[in-house]
Amino acid sequence: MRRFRILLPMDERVVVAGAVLDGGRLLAARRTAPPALAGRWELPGGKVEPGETVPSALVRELREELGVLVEPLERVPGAWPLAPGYVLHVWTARLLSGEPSPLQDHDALRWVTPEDAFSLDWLAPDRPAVSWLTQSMISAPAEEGTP
Ligand SMILES: Nc1nc2c([nH]c(=O)n2[C@H]2C[C@H](O)[C@@H](COP(=O)(O)OP(=O)(O)OP(=O)(O)O)O2)c(=O)[nH]1
Repeated sequence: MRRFRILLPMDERVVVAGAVLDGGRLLAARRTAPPALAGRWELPGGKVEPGETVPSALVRELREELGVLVEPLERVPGAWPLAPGYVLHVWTARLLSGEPSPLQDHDALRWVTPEDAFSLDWLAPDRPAVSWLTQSMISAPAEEGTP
């Protein structure tokens, strides 16, 4: 009898990144490491640890990296492959408290409008999410003082 090998999808670890929105602008962060990614812009975040939910990992990462408290809002549709074994998910988030500072992993932060977002050199996996975000910011502009 012939045996067939069943191919299971590889267990992928999620890297969650935050699209922090405030007053119609999106927060971008410039990476400092590893050397291949340093100087490129990303949505800040990091790896989800075992036992954590994706939104709670986002809250932890943005507290550690930027010193802010955020509320995750909704997932940007899609998942983008990173290094083998890692996949990027993006969530929108609202700033609840704190002023973002580049405490860890970044050396610059910038608030960008949808119109000037693509003047930055984004990491390739972030670009589809940034396109989705800028389009939804343009079609549903924030009222003054809201995300
Ligand atoms: N945080 C983040 N990482 C991204 C994005 N796009 C992208 O390709 N990556 C890559 C860069 C890294 O290789 C990996 C995430 O690693 P990280 O260094 O931010 O994760 P971490 O904070 O949990 O740090 P560590 O466990 O490595 O110390 O995903 C993005 O938008 N945000």
